[in-house]
Amino acid sequence: MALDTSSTGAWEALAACREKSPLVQCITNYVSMDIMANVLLAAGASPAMAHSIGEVEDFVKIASALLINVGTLSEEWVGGMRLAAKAAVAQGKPWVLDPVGCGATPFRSQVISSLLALSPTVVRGNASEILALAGLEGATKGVDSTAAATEALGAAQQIARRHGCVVAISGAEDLVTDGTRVLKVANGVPMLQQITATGCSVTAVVAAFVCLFPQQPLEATAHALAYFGLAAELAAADGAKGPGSLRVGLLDNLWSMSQEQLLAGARVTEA
Ligand SMILES: Nc1ncnc2c1ncn2[C@@H]1O[C@H](COP(=O)(O)OP(=O)(O)OP(=O)(O)O)[C@@H](O)[C@H]1O
Ligand SMILES: Cc1ncsc1CCO
Ligand SMILES: [Mg+2]
Repeated sequence: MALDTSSTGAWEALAACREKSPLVQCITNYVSMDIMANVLLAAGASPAMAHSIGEVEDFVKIASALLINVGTLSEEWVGGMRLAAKAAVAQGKPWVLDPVGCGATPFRSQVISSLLALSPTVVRGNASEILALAGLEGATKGVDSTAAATEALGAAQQIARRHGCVVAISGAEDLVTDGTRVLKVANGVPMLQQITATGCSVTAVVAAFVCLFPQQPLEATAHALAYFGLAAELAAADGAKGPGSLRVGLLDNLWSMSQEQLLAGARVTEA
């Protein structure tokens, strides 16, 4: 089934996720584990957090997609991340990289660059992270961005072309590129930035959607971002009072999102 960029495509991606419930192996940071697993469950997917060097390769065999997030990086984890990424490529399974805090420290940037060299299917970061990943001034504030997505578009296109991957920049409007085409996603609410690991979590939804449409990582990535952003908009409209209730409402709306809501609310356009 081919996904188009319209909200019909977004619904096809979500319906497939709910029907097929792909197993997404997550090697992710300690901060994000709980919300990421709950976001994947609310989207209909099946999360498993497995990072031990002793089992990552075997885990990739049973997973449909792999997510690698370097948020709380330590030396001991790096070997497992590399083995898992290589196993995914060898087995023809998509893997998605979240370059958390790229540019914050040399150690982090070096590890992320070495992972980028292992051919991720998709990279999703905030604007500062994508700028730093391309070797440009990212002005990252730890794990948070200080730049707008549009400022990082050139960097994203350069990474996408050089590494043959899709690159997504999250922000007020998300941008997704394969180096040639650019899709813009105009969903989300600013307060998502005040809930930790929402970027990490949407990257996991990207992994779930992309493995169901392996020929169309560009569209699948944009639809994952639109679905996630729209769930936050609906939670805000439900009367979320701050980050705490928005977080709860986000999970509820990911779970309850109807075809009508997604068709009416997803805003993906060719930029
Ligand atoms: N100003 C904004 N308006 C609307 N939505 C936003 C805005 N900024 C970010 N978002 C949305 O919030 C989510 C997280 O994006 P963000 O850029 O904050 O990721 P991040 O910095 O990697 O987060 P984290 O590291 O905490 O996981 C995305 O779905 C993005 O579209
Ligand atoms: C706050 C934080 N620190 C390392 S990872 C992480 C989660 C958001 O990226
Ligand atoms: Mg992040």
